[in-house]
Parts: sequence; C-alpha cells; structure tokens
Amino acid sequence: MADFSSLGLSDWLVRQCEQLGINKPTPVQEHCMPAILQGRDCLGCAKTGSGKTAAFVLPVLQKLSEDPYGIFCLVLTPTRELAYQIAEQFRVLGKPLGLKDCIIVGGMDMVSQALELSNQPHVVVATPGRLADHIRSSNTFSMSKIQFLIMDEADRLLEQGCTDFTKDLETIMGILPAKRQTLLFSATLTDTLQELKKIAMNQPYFWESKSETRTVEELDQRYILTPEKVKDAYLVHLIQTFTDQHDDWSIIIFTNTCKNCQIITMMLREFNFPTISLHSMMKQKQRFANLAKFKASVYKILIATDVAARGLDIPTVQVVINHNTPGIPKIYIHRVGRTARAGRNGVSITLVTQYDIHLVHSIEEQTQTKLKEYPVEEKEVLKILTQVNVTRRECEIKLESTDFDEKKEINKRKQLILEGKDPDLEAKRKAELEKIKGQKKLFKQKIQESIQRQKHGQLKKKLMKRKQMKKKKAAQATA
Ligand SMILES: Nc1ncnc2c1ncn2[C@@H]1O[C@H](COP(=O)(O)OP(=O)(O)OP(=O)(O)O)[C@@H](O)[C@H]1O
Repeated sequence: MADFSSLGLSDWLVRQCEQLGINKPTPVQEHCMPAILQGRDCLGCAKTGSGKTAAFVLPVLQKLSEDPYGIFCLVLTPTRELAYQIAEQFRVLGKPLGLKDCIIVGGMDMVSQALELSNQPHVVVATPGRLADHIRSSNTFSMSKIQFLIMDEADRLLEQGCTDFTKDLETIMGILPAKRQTLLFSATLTDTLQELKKIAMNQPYFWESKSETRTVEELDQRYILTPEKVKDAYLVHLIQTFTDQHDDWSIIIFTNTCKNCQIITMMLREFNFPTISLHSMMKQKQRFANLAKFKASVYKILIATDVAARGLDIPTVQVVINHNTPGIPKIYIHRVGRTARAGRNGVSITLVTQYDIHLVHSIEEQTQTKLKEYPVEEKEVLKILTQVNVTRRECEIKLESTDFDEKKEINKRKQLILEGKDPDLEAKRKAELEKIKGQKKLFKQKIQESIQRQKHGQLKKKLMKRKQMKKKKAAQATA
C-alpha cells in the first residue's frame, strides 16, 4: 500500500497527518489525491467514513502552500454543521500555513461574514443559500481567481429535495472562473453522475470504491418489526439496554419530522436519558451548541432529523436507530453511516412497521445487504408499553401548549418571502395542487378497481370454460 509521501504529499503535510493519527492513506485518498495534485478534476465516490474529506483537503493545502493567495478554494456543502466540520479539518491540517478560513452559512450574522469575506480568506466553506445571498447583496469580495471548487455531498447539492439549491448554485457558478479544478465527493454519487460531469468538465478523474455492498462491513445492520404504537416502547427499551451495558456509547436516533424529534427528546428526558436534539426549527446557535455537547459526550443521545444524516463525523457514535424507515435508500445509507466510521464497528437498528416492509426491501436491494432481525425480549417491552405511551401523550400535550406549530408556520412563511414568493398565494396554490392530487388518486383507484373487475371477470369466464370442457370430456368418456 502507498504512503502519503509516495502520493506526492510534502513532508510538512505528512507530519501533520501523523500528528492526527492519519498514517496510511485510505483507498479514496490513495486514488484521488495524485489525480488532484496533477491538476485534474475529480469525482470521488467512497463509502461513509472512508476519509473523503482529507482526500480533498490535503491536496488543496499542498497547492495552497506552493502559491498562497486568497480566495483560493471554495467548498460547498449542504448543511451548516458540515461546513463547520470541514473548515475545522482545513484549520487543523493547515495550521503550519497559518491558514485563514471563513465559514458562510445561514442563521449566523451576515455583516460579520461579509467582513470576513472581504479579508481574503484562503478557504471559504459555505452552504449555497447564504453564499448566494452574499453574492447578490455585496461586491466587496471576488471569487474570480479561485483555484478549487469543491462540492462535498455533491449529489445532495444537485438534488431537488426539500431544500433545492439550483438557483443558488447558478448564482455561485456565475462568479467562478471557468479555469479551475472541480472536486466532487459523496458516498452516493452514481445516480447524479451525468449532472456532476457537467460541473467537473475538465476530463474528470472518476474513482468509485469497488465493493459489492454500499455500506461498510463493520456495520451490523438490524431491524425490529413493530406496530406503530409499540415503536416508542422498543426505543426506550433499546436505549435502556445500551446505556446499562455501555457507558461510553453515544447513540443517534433519526426521526422524520422536527416535531417528532422534539417530542421524542422530551419523552426520553422524562425517562432520565441524557438526550439532546438537532433539527432545522432550532436556532442555529442552539444547533451548534447541542452538537458540540453531543460530540463532547456531555449528552450521549442525539435525536435528529435528516439535517444530521450526512457527513457528521463523531467517533463515539456506536449505534444509529432509525425511528422511521427512510423512504429513500440513499438517506438510509447516509444515516447509518454516522456509525462504523474509519474501520470502527457499529450497529444500526431500523424500526419497521408492517407498512414499511417494502421500503426495507428497496434498501436491501440498493445496499446489497440483508438486514437481520434484532433480538429483543418482547416481554420487557410490553412491561413498559403503557408507561411509555402515556409519557409520549403527555409530551405531545406539553408541546401543543407551546408555540412550536406556530413557529413552524412562521418559519415557512419567512422562507417563502426570502424566495420572493407570496406565502398566501403559495398556500392557495398548494391547496389546489393537493385537490388535483386527490382527484388523480381517486381516478387512479377507480381505474385500478375496474381493471381488477375486468381481470376477475376474465378469470371467471376462463374457469367456467374449463369446467364446461371437463364436463364435456367426462360426458364423452362415459358415452
Ligand atoms: N488515512 C486515514 N487513516 C485513519 N483515519 C482517517 C484517515 N483519513 C481520514 N481519517 C478519519 O476518518 C474519519 C472519517 O473521515 P471523513 O469524515 O472524511 O469520512 P467521509 O468519507 O467524508 O464520510 P461521509 O461520507 O460520512 O461524509 C475522520 O475522523 C478522519 O479523521
């Protein structure tokens, strides 16, 4: 296996790596770093926790040390927490350079960010929305000479999911030079490959880790089949068991909505578990503070929405629990990838209701891994069922008495106004769309029913015919 020096990395960077316990390159680093150092664009696809961040940070630092100027490199990433994590890697590895970095994310003070941008930092790490806002509102900085554009979690940046970055990316691309190196990384690049190649146009070097599975071998992937009403009792039972047995383990629990995240946090606190939450309805400062406390193991249990599904690197996380089964296999891959990182072991447990079984099948198909059942003492779960459900109901009532739902509505309206839309008009449009969707669904249902009836009729006819034939044959035989 190659070492960092033989890949072309300078001695000072090799020393920096050694100080952080990074002694041997991982495969994604071994393959992508030489291509990046040669000046090529790069698309790197490797499993979660395989060291993709250092695969782009190290060559950028090397090139920066040869010809230092600001703004040299722009890194785009989908979440604010991830932006801070990437900037931290640049800062730690680039310490001997006196690296100046700048983090541009939403929810933080825009004026101080503008000031930092105008101070020509070497590296800017940003979420697309806030950086695009700065580009639209100020002319105190220029990115026309950047050498590197990096898109981490590149497939997410190009997806048109609940947060659509398209417009912001167009704004950003508009101010970047055509002559640059573009590096795109993710654990799940392949389905957006064609679009990505339009961004990394300079005959990109493409590397994908060859493996039969899309999740890491060190991850023990489990499921528990449960009725919806017993889910929380299973959750409490699991956490009780894990915390009783391993006092150094941290656990992440993924939920589908901010409200559910809040309720589960409140509920687990009622059971005295050291729980903290992370979701997009929290103030940004609170989000950072909670994540810092979880990272420092002040709180051992983090309840999060998919805002924490990608990229976060927290070595103490031994268990990931999916309180809901993710509808998209890719989200499953990123969620469970928060454990079993960098060669460590980990376990993921997905709570599955009878309505989610088809989702598990598509997860298994995509990951090429069979999920195994997690053994649980059901008697123990049933013992706490009533207490858990009563506690949840109490927490729901408590939350309803706060302005949580109202805040959600205000946040939505604010977002629409920021996007230049009229919230009332949008609400009307949404209602109309829902109506049309409902009608379409009804229409589809009717067609399905009539097809079923037709099929049933045809089958009946066939059976009748067969019966008659049989009778005829029998009659002929006796004659
Ligand atoms: N060569 C190496 N040897 C040992 N550890 C490494 C090496 N390179 C990186 N690491 C460590 O591995 C961990 C995971 O790395 P990183 O966060 O870059 O993973 P990733 O591939 O970006 O994962 P994800 O897809 O989840 O974002 C980090 O703690 C990092 O410091």
